[in-house]
Amino acid sequence: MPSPKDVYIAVIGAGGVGKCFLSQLEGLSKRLSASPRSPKISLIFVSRSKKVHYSQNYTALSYGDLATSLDKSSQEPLALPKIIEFLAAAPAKVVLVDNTSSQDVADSYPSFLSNGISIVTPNKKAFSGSYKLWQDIFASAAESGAKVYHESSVGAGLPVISTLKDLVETGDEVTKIEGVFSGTMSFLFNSFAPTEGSGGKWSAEVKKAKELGYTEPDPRDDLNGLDVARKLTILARLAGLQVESPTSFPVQSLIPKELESVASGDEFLQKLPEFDSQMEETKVAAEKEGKVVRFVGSIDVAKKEVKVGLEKFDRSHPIAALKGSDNIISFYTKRYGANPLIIQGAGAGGEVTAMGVTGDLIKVLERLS
Ligand SMILES: NC(=O)C1=CN([C@@H]2O[C@H](COP(=O)(O)OP(=O)(O)OC[C@H]3O[C@@H](n4cnc5c(N)ncnc54)[C@H](OP(=O)(O)O)[C@@H]3O)[C@@H](O)[C@H]2O)C=CC1
Ligand SMILES: N[C@@H](CC=O)C(=O)O
Ligand code: NA
Repeated sequence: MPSPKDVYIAVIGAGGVGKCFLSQLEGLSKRLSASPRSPKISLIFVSRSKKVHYSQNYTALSYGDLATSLDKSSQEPLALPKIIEFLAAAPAKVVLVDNTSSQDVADSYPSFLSNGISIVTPNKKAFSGSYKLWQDIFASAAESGAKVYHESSVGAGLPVISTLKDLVETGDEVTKIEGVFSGTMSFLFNSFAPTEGSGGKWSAEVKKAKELGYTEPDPRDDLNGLDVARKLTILARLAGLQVESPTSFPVQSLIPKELESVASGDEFLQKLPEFDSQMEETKVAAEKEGKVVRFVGSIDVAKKEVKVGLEKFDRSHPIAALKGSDNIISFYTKRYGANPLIIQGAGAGGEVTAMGVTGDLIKVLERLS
């Protein structure tokens, strides 16, 4: 029988972020078990799109051979209602960690939460979907007492969401949020249009960003601006704006018109080199003004305006000078006045994203015990 302080962990999604999370979870589990006053956490369920590994009687899974056990598992994958049923019947509190980018999983959050299952996730889809889903999620959590944290849904592990919540909850007035919100876009422009030197080919940099684990599972979700639009939707809602969806404001897409209807991400990457000249022209136009081009977003809270797209910057501007996959996010508020509160650092990558997820899990464990 588990003790009342014990917490079961269920993980959906074991890709770039999910694998790093599982390794961080193993470390956390060891550290907690060394301290008698801490809760004991047990991993009881792990799944990928077509594989699942769990035991019917909620025994803890072993971390050592987890990847192989999941790969080799012949257990029948469970539909989401069955996963909710299984977790709701567990003899301990349960935290679901959603490491997918699945809309179906996100749409089920209200049901998980209503059944007392807490959620931590880097998946943006729930918090940037319809405004009704956003309301249902927080209403379900408030009613059941289950917790929901999603720090890594904006700026990966950078403390963006927790900072914005603190600003709002302590009574500051957020007037504007602006910056670079995509690790992929940051990496692409920093390497394709660097402040010094000539930079690589656009399509080759896109391929690299995918290999480095910065892009969404389908890189078109980054290049069409929707990933940044999702993040701005989340931040705008936390700042008090009732943004209906990530397509309810202007978003610039960098997908060549000719490739808008290709069937798959792989086909898109294969054909992208044929259209390198389009981005090259944009880069050269900025260079002629002594500037570089960058992909940015902003939320003007007073005017209720959100926008996402390309802008030109002087080479000495902090946005132009970013390195690697760095994000830079400036919060303008009444308290901070003319000098914004600025958060900067890696905004994509498995380990830094998983760190935000593990940090959220620790917060949930503290609040559940
Ligand atoms: N990569 C990054 O830098 C960042 C990512 N994020 C977010 O983290 C999440 C994960 O990203 P990432 O790890 O890069 O993506 P990956 O594509 O590497 O991994 C996604 C995982 O989810 C699994 N999956 C997808 N749909 C389902 C489903 N319906 N049921 C069960 N499993 C499913 C996939 O299964 P299978 O293995 O079978 O394909 C895969 O294991 C996304 O929401 C992303 O937006 C947030 C911040 C930064
Ligand atoms: N694809 C996203 C991942 C993090 O949210 C990005 O590049 O920022
Ligand atoms: Na974050």
